Amino acid sequence: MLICEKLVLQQGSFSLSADVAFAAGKAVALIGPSGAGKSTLLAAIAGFLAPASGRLQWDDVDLTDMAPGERPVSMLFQDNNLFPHLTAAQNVGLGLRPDLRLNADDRAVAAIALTDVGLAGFDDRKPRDLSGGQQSRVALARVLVADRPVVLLDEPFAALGPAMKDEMLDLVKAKLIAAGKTVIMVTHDPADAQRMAGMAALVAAGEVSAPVATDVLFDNPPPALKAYLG
Ligand SMILES: Nc1ncnc2c1ncn2[C@@H]1O[C@H](COP(=O)(O)OP(=O)(O)OP(=O)(O)O)[C@@H](O)[C@H]1O
Repeated sequence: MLICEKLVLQQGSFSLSADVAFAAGKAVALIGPSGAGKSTLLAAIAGFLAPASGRLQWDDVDLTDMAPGERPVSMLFQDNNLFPHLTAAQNVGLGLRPDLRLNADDRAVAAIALTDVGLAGFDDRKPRDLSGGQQSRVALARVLVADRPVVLLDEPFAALGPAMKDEMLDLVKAKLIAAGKTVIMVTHDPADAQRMAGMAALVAAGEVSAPVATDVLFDNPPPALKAYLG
């Protein structure tokens, strides 16, 4: 279980409180108005933002002061975070070895991950020679080889067309959620939340609400969600 215990997060004058738990092996959609703090919460879980107070815990491990690279967490961003000078296989390999000293076994694992996301044979392509959807697949393959138990998705597919986005969401479902990862996904689209995640949590008015069943949240939305959904 990932526990945000009385977390207070601050960015300039913005403040967000989170006193919630995310069940291990489940997918939770984070939904709420623009600027409500969804990315802020993910940044704190990933370790890019130190909390002003409170604790972050994964099972028995206190993550609060742990460096990002040591956390049991991977993150997928909208810009994919691919290095332009590295090949697809090397970009995937970074998920195995940040120093890129890949041995033959590592290279085989990277090639299998690329095959898993539908990019068999694309190993030597640089990001500039890949479409946006293919770049998203490379970034997903890197998350697969990193094999961390918690995966954070900060709208990584928002720039893709609807069909491509749905394909990527289905891949996430098949490769991460079905594999038992704890997935926390920011989305602006209730349909994505319902398609992907059994649970959803509202981020609004400076607070992260406890995750509840996605259908329950959307069937009977609290006022802040009603206002946001229009
Ligand atoms: N580096 C920063 N310095 C000051 N304020 C910041 C900083 N980064 C973010 N903020 C503010 O923190 C608040 C929360 O931002 P955040 O990006 O977490 O919201 P969000 O819910 O993810 O929004 P969106 O849905 O638009 O992506 C916003 O008011 C934003 O302006």
